[in-house]
Amino acid sequence: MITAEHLTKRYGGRTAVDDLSFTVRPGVVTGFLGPNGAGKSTTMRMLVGLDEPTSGRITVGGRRYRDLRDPLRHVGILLDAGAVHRGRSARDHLLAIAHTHSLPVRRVDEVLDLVGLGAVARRRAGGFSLGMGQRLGIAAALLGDPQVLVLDEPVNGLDPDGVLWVRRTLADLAADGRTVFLSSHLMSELSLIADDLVVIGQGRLLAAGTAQDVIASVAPTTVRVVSPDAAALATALQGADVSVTALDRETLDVQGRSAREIGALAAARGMALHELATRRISLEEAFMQITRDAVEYGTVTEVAR
Ligand SMILES: Nc1ncnc2c1ncn2[C@@H]1O[C@H](COP(=O)(O)OP(=O)(O)OP(=O)(O)O)[C@@H](O)[C@H]1O
Repeated sequence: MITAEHLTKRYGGRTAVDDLSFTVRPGVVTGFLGPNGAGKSTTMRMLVGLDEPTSGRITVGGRRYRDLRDPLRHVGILLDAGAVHRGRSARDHLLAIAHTHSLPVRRVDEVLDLVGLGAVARRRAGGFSLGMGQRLGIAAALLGDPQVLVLDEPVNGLDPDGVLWVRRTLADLAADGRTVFLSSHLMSELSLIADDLVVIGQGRLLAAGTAQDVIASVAPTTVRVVSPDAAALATALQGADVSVTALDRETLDVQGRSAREIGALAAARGMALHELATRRISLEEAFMQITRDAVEYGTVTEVAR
């Protein structure tokens, strides 16, 4: 479990993280989302003790990272997959980490196999493709067999196969009961990977919960109805918890009633329906709506909106 409580970070006059509170639960993959400059990396750096909060705190299992004994056995971190000695082999890179953290050598070979780098373990890491480098970064994060994994942009720049691999690997780790927390500014990638979401903008919490809850919080499900009896149907649907918008003489958008309920009502009153369709916005659209006012460098059209 990761817990942020009123976490705040200021750099001079600039507030990078602003009174941020959220929890990340074990057993699922949680995506940490926000546009560029939202404060994701700063939050992750504070999580792993590379930066000090100005106020508030962020803990792993109730303890601050720097208070953990054997931190690699508790938290696996991938902040920058490019941060390897380019002349060293993949195996030597992991051995160096294992030796400095008193981790057994056999674990190095285990994680190399786990991430599919066993066959190239003795090749120079400097010659690795982006995807192989990302695998090596994940292997390093897994070395201490930690219960919590923190990954900053692990799918950045990966091809679809690479994204699929990261997705499967993280899902398996979460299914094992681990806490998996990964950041991205790309909703399209995270929508394939994350069960839960924490969305921030300009350092502040914008939304948190399951992906479905986050979508529902911005846009309730709408049912599009096309009927020659639209006006009568709109009257029949009226109620305190229902919103009906007439788009033209035959088309209604209804919120607060399911397609099944509307269909049953129409059938009971003998009204013809030509279309009855549930419309949900995608996670991508939800993300755009949630973060619209919080993008640091919007395009001209976004700013003008
Ligand atoms: N060391 C620093 N000194 C001053 N300002 C900083 C520092 N680190 C980050 N910032 C500022 O804090 C804000 C948050 O940056 P951060 O890198 O955490 O965002 P991010 O969500 O990770 O963005 P991206 O998706 O672009 O990586 C930005 O406005 C950034 O310019």
